[in-house]
This record gives sequence, C-alpha cells and structure tokens, in this order.
Amino acid sequence: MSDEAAPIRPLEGLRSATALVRAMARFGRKRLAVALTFLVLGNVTEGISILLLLPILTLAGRGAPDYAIDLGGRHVLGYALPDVSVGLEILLGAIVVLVALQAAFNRVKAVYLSDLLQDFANGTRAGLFSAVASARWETVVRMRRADLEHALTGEIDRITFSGFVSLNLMQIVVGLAIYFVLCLAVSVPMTLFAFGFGLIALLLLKPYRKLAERFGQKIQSARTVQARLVSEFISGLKTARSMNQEPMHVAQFERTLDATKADAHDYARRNALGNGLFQVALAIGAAGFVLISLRIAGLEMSQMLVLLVILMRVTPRFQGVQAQVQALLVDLPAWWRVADLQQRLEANREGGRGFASAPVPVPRQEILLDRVTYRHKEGSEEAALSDCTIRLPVGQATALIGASGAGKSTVADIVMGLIRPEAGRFLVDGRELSEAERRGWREHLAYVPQETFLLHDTIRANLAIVAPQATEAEMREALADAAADRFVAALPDGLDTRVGDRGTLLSGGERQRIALARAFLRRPAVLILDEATSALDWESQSRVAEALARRAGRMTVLTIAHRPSMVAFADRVYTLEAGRVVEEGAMADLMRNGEGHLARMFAHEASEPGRRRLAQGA
Ligand SMILES: Nc1ncnc2c1ncn2[C@@H]1O[C@H](COP(=O)(O)OP(=O)(O)OP(=O)(O)O)[C@@H](O)[C@H]1O
Repeated sequence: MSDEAAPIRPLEGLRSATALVRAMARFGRKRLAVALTFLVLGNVTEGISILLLLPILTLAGRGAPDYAIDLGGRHVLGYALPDVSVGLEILLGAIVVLVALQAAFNRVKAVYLSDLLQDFANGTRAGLFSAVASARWETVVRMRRADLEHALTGEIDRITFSGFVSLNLMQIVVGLAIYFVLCLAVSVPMTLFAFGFGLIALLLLKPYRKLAERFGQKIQSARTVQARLVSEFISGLKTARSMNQEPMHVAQFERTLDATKADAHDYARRNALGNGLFQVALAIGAAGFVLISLRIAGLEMSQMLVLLVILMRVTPRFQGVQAQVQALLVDLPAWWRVADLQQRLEANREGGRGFASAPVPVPRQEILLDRVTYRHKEGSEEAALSDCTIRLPVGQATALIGASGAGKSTVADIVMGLIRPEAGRFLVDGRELSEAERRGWREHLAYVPQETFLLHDTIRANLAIVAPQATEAEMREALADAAADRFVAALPDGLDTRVGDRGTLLSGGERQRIALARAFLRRPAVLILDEATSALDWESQSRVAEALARRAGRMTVLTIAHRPSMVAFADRVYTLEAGRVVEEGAMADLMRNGEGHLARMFAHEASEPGRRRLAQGA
C-alpha cells in the first residue's frame, strides 16, 4: 500500500451516499427493497395521520355540536373524496390505527435495515480478508502489515458507520419526498415555497460539506499514521523497553493525537457556525412561511396549522440531510480506501476465483530453477537473484549457503511458488506451473522459517493445524524428530500446554522445534528449512539433522543454513553470493576443495574464537 492515503473520488453528498447504498444493496437487494417498502409505508401512514388533523382542526374551529364533517365535494391531490359524513371518534380512531400501523411498519423496516447493515459490514470485512488471503504474495508483501490490519479493523468500523449514516440519509430523503407530496395536497404554492427554501439553504451550505470532506481526509491520514505507529511499537516493544525508547514512541504517538485533536476542534468550531446559520435560515423561512400563508396566500387557519405541523417535521429533516451528509463525508475516505485496496488485491489474485487450485502430481524427478532472475522491487537495479540455476533432485537434500542478503530466502520463495521469476523458469519435473497450480503445488510442501508462527493455543492445537487427523503417537514421533520430545514431556501439561501469544511462553529454540515438528507431521514431499534451527543448541540441531538423514530418499529437502550441522547431511550444496551461484557441487567434493566457500564455512565454525579458547584451555 502506498504511503499516501488513496485520493478521494470526486463524489460528494448524496451521490456518495447513493454509491454506498448501491454497494450495500449488493449484500441484499431484496432486503433493501423490503426495507424501502416499509419505510415508504411508515412515512405514508405518518403523513396521512397528520393530514387527518385537517378535518379535526376544521371541526374544532367550526365549533359544530355534532363534530361530523361531510367529505362530499372535497378533493385531495385532485381526487374527489366519497360523499360521506365522518365523525370525530372515527377520525381520532383512524389516527390511532395509523400510528399503530406506522409503528409496525417501522419495526419491520428497522430489523431489515439492521440485518442489511450487518451483512454489509461482515461482507466488506470478509471480502477484504479473503482478498488478502488469495492475492499474489508479491502484492501482499509490498503492502504494510499495519495498513492491512487497520483496514480490516478500524477502517471497517468507519465503513459500517458510513453505511448506517447512508441508510439514515436514505430514510430522511424518502421522508422528505413523501412529506412533499402530502404538503402539495394542502397547498401547492406554500409547499413549493417551503421545500424551495430548504433546498436553497442546503445548496448554500456546500462550503461546509467541503469542510467535512477535507476533515475526513485529514482524519484518514492521521489514523493511518497512528495505526502504523501502534503496530511498530507493539512489534518492537521489547527492544524499545530494553533501550528506554518508550518515551520517544509515546511522544510521537501523542503528537499525532494532538494534531488530530486540533483538526477536530477546528472542524467542530466551523461546523457549529454552519449549523447555527442553517437553523437561523430555517427559522426565517418558517416565519416567512406563516406570514405569506396568512397575509398573501389566504390559507384557512386549519390548513396553516397542518402545514406548520408538517413543516416542523420537514425542517429537522433538511437539517438531518446536511448533518448526515457531513458525517458521511468525514468517514467516507475509509470506504474508498478499503475499496481501493480490495480492488488492487483482487486484480492480483493468485489463480482463479476464491482459493481454487489445480492438483499437481507429487514430484518424481527434480525441481529446477532454470536461469532465474528476480527483483523484489520492479525497476530496481539490484536483482535478488541473477541467472541462477539450482537443481533440487527429488528424494535428496540440497543446501543453500551464502552471506546474509545473498538471495537464499528468495530461492525458497520461488520454490514455494510464492513469487514468479522475472526471467528464467521454475520447473517441476520439467514443467512450469500455471497460476492455479501454484496452490496445488503447495499441498506437497512444508516450510519452516527462522521466525516461527505459533497460535496462542496448546502445543497439540499448534501441531494439529497442518494435520487435524494426526494421532497422539504421530505427534510424539514428530516431536522426537524435531528434538522437542523431552522439553514437551517436562512441561506441566505436556502436549496440552499453552504456548502464549505467538509462542512467547516458550524459548526461541523451543518455538522452532514445535514448528519443525509441525512440518514433519505434515509428511511433505518437499521440506524447506530457512534457517529453521538457528536458535537450537548444537545437540538439538544434530538430532534434527539425524531425523532428516533418516528420511533421505523419501523426502526432498531444501535447507538454508549458516551452521554446518544443518548442511552436513545435504547431498548437494549451492553457494550464493549477491544473487549469483558462485559454487555448487556434491557435499563430499566441495569439502575436499579447501579454498571453497563450504570448506571455509566448516573451517570457520571449527575455529570460532570461543572454541579456540576452550581447546586451548583443555
Ligand atoms: N520484500 C522485499 N522487498 C525488497 N527487497 C527485498 C525483499 N526481500 C528481500 N529483499 C532483498 O533481496 C536480497 C536477497 O534477500 P534474501 O532474503 O533472499 O537474502 P538471504 O540470503 O535469505 O538473507 P539472510 O541470510 O539474511 O536471510 C537482499 O538484498 C534483500 O535486501
């Protein structure tokens, strides 16, 4: 994800809300249609109950003793009413029935809208989640983890709120439309005056909507920065503490909070002025309305009172339109950003829709990187791999050695089908894998990196992730091969011991051994170890190496290591230097070449200063 917040599209106000409602409708067109129907029914019944005030007020004004009104000869919206006489009791009863109906309609509407909102929130979140899961590795790895986490949590909450606001806005607009028609039934010119006035006031408030839009963008950037700071702080908490860096982090975080507060204060101050002006404008409109109704239009008192009742309901709705549009504009950037992110991820989906994968047969001969070149950053000068040919014969162990940054992990990523060569080919039994086959290919793999991934759960659960059907005996065998059996047996709850958040209750070496056991339990055709035993003591490393040697012929192993014990069991060794293969050959042959990289690595290990001192002391 780029550092800059995604640009806000030139959509504003009602158009933005419409776009969002359309997006919501994708999660339940029928539901939205039902909710809209009940919304209209609710508003119509409310409106009719208000219109019924008209005959009641007329009766009250006339002071007739029978309190009955003849409908004959009267017209509503151009339609003649039936020639009947209606009493006060009937009118009041009708109002009560209408209000009860309105409550029932509103209830149905509220339930449908709430379900729709929930589906929209969940659907958006799940859509983004699965877009991250199914995007090509190159795409995901170039995005910031903090941005993805923030998009899936904080941004989604803002989007849900935007959805809520859009639905409110939709309700207000539908309400206004219905009141417009009802007002027309009472007086056409006065309706045009009242609604025209409201619309003009809304138009004049455009600068305040621009203000909300700008504030929304500022908030968006500030929250993105805050999410990044939080993520970096939490990931590096121990290091920060060890070097007394917490005050620096806290000060940095507080600075961003202060900036947000200043922006919010400025927005609230200016916005309050806008709201105040709007209120005054509407009051002027109402006063003008009464004056014109009585002095110029010559409305009857009952008509004017009904129009006033309607006006009292219409005015807050006009205010509501402005308030909801502003609220929407503040939070809408989160929606555009997540939509943008999801679009980018989906455009770079690995394979077909969902997690479809095409089956790939178990490799029988060799896995080959054929003259592969790869650059992590497009257009960069530095290639992580340049013209590398590396052969992994099936059933054999191949070791990759070389200085830090030489390109070893990049080779592992190619073998896992996570990244694709920029030039050259990656072949399994002489065949290039299609997009859909990459997932199928990974069915045969197990990968153990230096940085292990453990769930905050028991050891048993952590092992079962890759082999849910594994028996306890199989688990214990895998633990023994990973030199983890003794320490697990010594834990108070054995296999059922919880490992803490990301395994923090275990030591680094213990975590690596559980991860190794998990890989063994998967019984992969190809095992990739990327400095997987870097935190293990030499005795544990030797046990793991022995277990790997025992599997010789049955499993293809790619081992990346800096320590000889995890290389010694390999059949072939490749040395990488700045992305190029500078040495390759059978283990035994390379060991005989005393000047070669491999022989020097072994010699260096044997002559480590500590060892020398021990040897001297002995
Ligand atoms: N995601 C990435 N984006 C940009 N550059 C990267 C990325 N990953 C690796 N590189 C660069 O590619 C080169 C090879 O990296 P790679 O991780 O393959 O080396 P390595 O031999 O595995 O190193 P180490 O032994 O330290 O793990 C390095 O220069 C590294 O900086």
